[in-house]
Amino acid sequence: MGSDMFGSREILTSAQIRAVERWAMDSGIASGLELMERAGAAVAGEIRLRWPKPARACVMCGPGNNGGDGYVVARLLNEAGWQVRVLGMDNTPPPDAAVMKRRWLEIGPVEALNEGVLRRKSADVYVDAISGTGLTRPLEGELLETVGYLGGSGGDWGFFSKRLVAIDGPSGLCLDSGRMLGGSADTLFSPRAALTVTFDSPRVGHVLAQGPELCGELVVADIGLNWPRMGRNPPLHPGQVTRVSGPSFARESHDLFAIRPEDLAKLSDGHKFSHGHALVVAGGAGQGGAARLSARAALRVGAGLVTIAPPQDALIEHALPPDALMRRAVDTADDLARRLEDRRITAVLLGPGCGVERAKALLPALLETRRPCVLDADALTALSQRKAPLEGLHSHLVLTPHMGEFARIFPDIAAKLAGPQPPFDQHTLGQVKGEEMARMLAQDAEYRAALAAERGPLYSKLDAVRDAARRAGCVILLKGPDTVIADANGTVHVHAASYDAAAPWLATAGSGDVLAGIIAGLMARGWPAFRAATLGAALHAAAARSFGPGLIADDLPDQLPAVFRGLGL
Ligand SMILES: NC(=O)C1=CN([C@@H]2O[C@H](COP(=O)(O)OP(=O)(O)OC[C@H]3O[C@@H](n4cnc5c(N)ncnc54)[C@H](OP(=O)(O)O)[C@@H]3O)[C@@H](O)[C@H]2O)[C@H](O)CC1
Ligand SMILES: [K+]
Repeated sequence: MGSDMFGSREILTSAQIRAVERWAMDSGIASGLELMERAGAAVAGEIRLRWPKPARACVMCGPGNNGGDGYVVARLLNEAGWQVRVLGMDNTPPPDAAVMKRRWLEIGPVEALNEGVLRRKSADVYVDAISGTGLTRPLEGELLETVGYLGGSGGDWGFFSKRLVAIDGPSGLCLDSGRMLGGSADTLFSPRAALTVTFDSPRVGHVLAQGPELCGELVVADIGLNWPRMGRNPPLHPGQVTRVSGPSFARESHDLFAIRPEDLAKLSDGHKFSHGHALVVAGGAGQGGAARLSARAALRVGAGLVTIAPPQDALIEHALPPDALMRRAVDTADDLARRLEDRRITAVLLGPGCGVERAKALLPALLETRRPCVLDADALTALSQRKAPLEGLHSHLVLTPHMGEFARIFPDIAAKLAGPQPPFDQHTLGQVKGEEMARMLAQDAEYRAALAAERGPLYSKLDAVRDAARRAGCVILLKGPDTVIADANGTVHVHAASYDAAAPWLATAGSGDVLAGIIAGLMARGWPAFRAATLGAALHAAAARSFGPGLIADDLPDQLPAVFRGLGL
C-alpha cells in the first residue's frame, strides 16, 4: 500500500465496509460465503508468500465472521501441507462462519480458545481471527486473557510480534479509531502483529493512533467488492454513514494520500502571472529564521512572488538570499491592513517565529480581510489567548496546530480524545466530579447511541479534528505521524506518514514552518484551503523522503524540485 504514494484511496469506517459488503451481496456481485472464502484465501496466500515452506500454524477463531475467515485460512493452509491447530469458541456463529467452521471440522478438531490451550504448544505462525470490524465492546474474560498473552503478558511479546498475522486487525483494536477498546493509551499487552491483512480498503483504525504500530505491515487485499468509488454514487444509504457525517459518500471518504491527477496538471501550469503572491509575516530581531524557512518553501512550491514582512528594525536580518524574496516592513495592524489592500497578495502566513504578542496584534486586521491564510505556531497561541478564540475565523483559513496547540484552542475536544474512553464503569465515574463527570456521562451516552446505530464506538482523532473544523468554520490540519485534515463541511483526509516512511525525519525543528510555507504557497497559487492543506502535507512528506535520513528543516524546501521531477512535471 505504501508504494502508491501519489494516489488516493478511501479509508472506510467499520460501518462503511459492512455496508459495502451488504451492497455487494445484495447486488449479486458475490455471496457472503464467496467473500469469506476470498478473504481467507487472501490471508493464506500472504502467509505462504512470507513462510514459503509448510510450517505449523495456530489459528485462533472468535465468535463472528472474523473467526469465519480464520476457519478458511486453517483449511487452506492444511491443504497446502501445513500442520494446523485451530482454537475456537463454543458458540453459534453467524451463518457463513458456521459453514466455514463445519468445513474445518471435517478436517480437524477445534480446541478451546483460551490462554492455557494457546500456551500448550508453540507454532511458527499465529493467526488472529478473534475479532475484526464487529468488535463493539472491550474484550473480557478468556478472550481478554488470550489477547493479553499475545500482547506479551506472558513476558515475551517479541515472540508473537514476529509471527502474528491479524485478519482485519489485531483483536481488541477498534478499527474506527486505532485505539484498543477498553485499553489504555500505552497499549501495554496489546497484540502487535507482524502482518495485518484487510479487505478492499484500509479502515480508519489502521492509520490512526496506535493502529500502524499494532498492525505491522498492512496488506489491503482485493476481494472483488467492486463498489463505485470516489465521487460516484455510493452504495451506502445516508443512515449508514452518519458517523462520518455529510450527504454524499465522496465527501465521506478519507483518502490516504493526497496528490491527484488534477493537482499534477495545476502544479505544472507554467503561467507565472497566475502564480499569486504570498505574504509571510516574520517576527522581531533575532526571530527571523522560522519565517524565512516558510518563505523559502512558499517560493519553492511555486508561488509567483513571496514577500517577507518583519518589523522595520528586523528588516536588515532578511537581507541575505534567497534574492527572489521581497522584503517589506510591517509594524502595526494598520501597516498590515494597508499591505493587504494590494489585491495581488493572494495568501498570508502568520505565526512562525512571529511572537505571540505581535501575532495577537496583527490577527484582527488579517482576519478582517478574509484573505486566504495559514495560521501556525505563535498565531495559534495568540488565537487561544483571545477572549473568543474562534471569532472571525472563516473558510479560507488553514490552522496547522500540533496536539499541544490544538488542545489550547479546543480544550474540551482534546480532553475527550485524550481521556478514558467509554463505556465508563462506576469506579471510573466515582473518581471525577462536576464538569468532568458531565462530559464523561455525555460521552458514555454518545457511545451507547453509536452502538445502537451500528457506528464505531470510540472517539478518534478523525472525529476530533472534524468536530474542531466544524466548530471553527475553517480547515484544520492536526500534525502528527497520523496527520488529520478536516474542513468545516466534515470532509476528512488522513495523511498517514506511518505508511510512507518519512515520519521519523519530519520530527525535526522547523519542519512545521516549512509545511506552513508550502500550504501558504499553494494557497497563493489558488488552491482552495482544504486541497492546499492535503497536497501540502503530501509534498512535505515527499520532500523528507527525497532527502532521507540526516534531514534538517532547511533541506526540505530545496527537495521540492526533485519531488516535482519525480512526479513527472
Ligand atoms: N461474509 C462476511 O460478512 C464477510 C466478513 N468478513 C470478516 O468478518 C469480519 C466482521 O465480522 P463480524 O461478524 O461482523 O464481526 P467480528 O467477527 O469482528 O466480531 C463479531 C462477534 O464478536 C462478538 N463481540 C463483539 N465484541 C465482543 C467482545 N468484546 N467480547 C466478545 N465478543 C464480542 C459479537 O457478539 P455480539 O454479542 O456483539 O453480537 C459477534 O459475535 C470482518 O472483520 C472480516 O474479517 C470478511 O471480510 C469477508 C466477508
Ligand atoms: K483479528
